[in-house]
Amino acid sequence: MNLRFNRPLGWQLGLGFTLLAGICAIAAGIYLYQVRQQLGSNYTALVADVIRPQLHTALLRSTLNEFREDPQDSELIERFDNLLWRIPQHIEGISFGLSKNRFAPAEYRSSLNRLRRVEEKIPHLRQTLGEIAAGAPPDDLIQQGIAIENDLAQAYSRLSHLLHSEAAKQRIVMDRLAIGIAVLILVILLLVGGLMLLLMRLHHQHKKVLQLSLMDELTGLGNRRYVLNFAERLFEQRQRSGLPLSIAVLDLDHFKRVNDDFGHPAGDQVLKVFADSLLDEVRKADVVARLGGEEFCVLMPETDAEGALEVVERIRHRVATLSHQELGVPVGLTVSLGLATAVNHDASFDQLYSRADRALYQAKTQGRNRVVVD
Ligand SMILES: Nc1nc2c(ncn2[C@@H]2O[C@H](COP(=O)(O)OP(=O)(O)OP(=O)(O)O)[C@@H](O)[C@H]2O)c(=O)[nH]1
Repeated sequence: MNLRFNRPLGWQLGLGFTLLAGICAIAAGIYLYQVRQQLGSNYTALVADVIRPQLHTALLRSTLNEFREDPQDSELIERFDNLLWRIPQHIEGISFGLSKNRFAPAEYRSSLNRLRRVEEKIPHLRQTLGEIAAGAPPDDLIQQGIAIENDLAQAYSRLSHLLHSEAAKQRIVMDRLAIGIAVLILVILLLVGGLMLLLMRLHHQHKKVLQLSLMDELTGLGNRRYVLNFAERLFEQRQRSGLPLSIAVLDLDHFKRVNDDFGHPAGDQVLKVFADSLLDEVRKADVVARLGGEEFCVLMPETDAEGALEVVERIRHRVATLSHQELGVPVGLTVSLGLATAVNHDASFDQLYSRADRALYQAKTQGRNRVVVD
């Protein structure tokens, strides 16, 4: 016989909460990890934006040197023009990268201003370059170029210095963030684990209390309350499905004599042996309970009168043939049984039970050790 319990609502809520907390912890961890990665990759892109154009300074210097030697070289003029076209683009890229990464504007403003001034000077330089192509001397161009090269060199070097110190700070922040994430996840998982353990314990205790309130301590069978819970449910099911439901009420014969002759503990032992025999003789779906004293009952769902009679006769026979060794007392044991099967005019389980109880009374009055069917 299986005692069945519904999971209490608190347990389901607790389980839902711990699952939710676990999912939130994992989601927060993933989010923070992604933020960390994003910060790292944004910074890497910005460093590349600053380091790449530093080459422009060197290129500018070498191109100017070449101009000194051959200012009319058309291929050199084209290369120079191309370089002057690229410098403002990179300056825009750096400006955008700095604003996107939200670096403190004050620290970068002077370098950015210097780069903006370079941007403003470049159209004039390109105009001078056009005049050289038309045969003008390169002196003015070289002078302007040197000024721009100086500005670029200073701005880039200042920027890369600032970015590297920013990188050192960011690395510390990122490392702390990573430790923070790990600690947060650990704490949440510990809390979730602790809560789970607590809930499991509570659930276990709740189950135990329920079991105690529904179980007969001596025999381990369900008690009267337990069988009534089941019976109401089975009776309603039967009314819907139309399948038969039988009940047998059993009472040991002259059990008082066992107690009187061999003592109460021996009587208890006999009751246990009797309960085990009952369980042996019924199906798993049947419900066996001790109603009190030496009175028991067996509920047999989906069992008609004929099938039920077979079961109770088997029980009666088994009890009557229990050996002295099995019983622990040198006395024979018999049982009287009243059997009833639900019919359509049974309006409630109580009515069905009363019929079985009446049949039991008849079994007793007719001489005991027998089955009477109502
Ligand atoms: N050992 C033991 N005895 C119990 C327990 N519960 C009830 N009894 C005893 O069971 C006996 C029942 O006696 P009666 O009601 O006279 O019934 P009976 O002697 O079986 O006689 P009939 O039912 O008429 O055949 C009493 O002596 C109770 O004390 C129990 O848990 N353990």
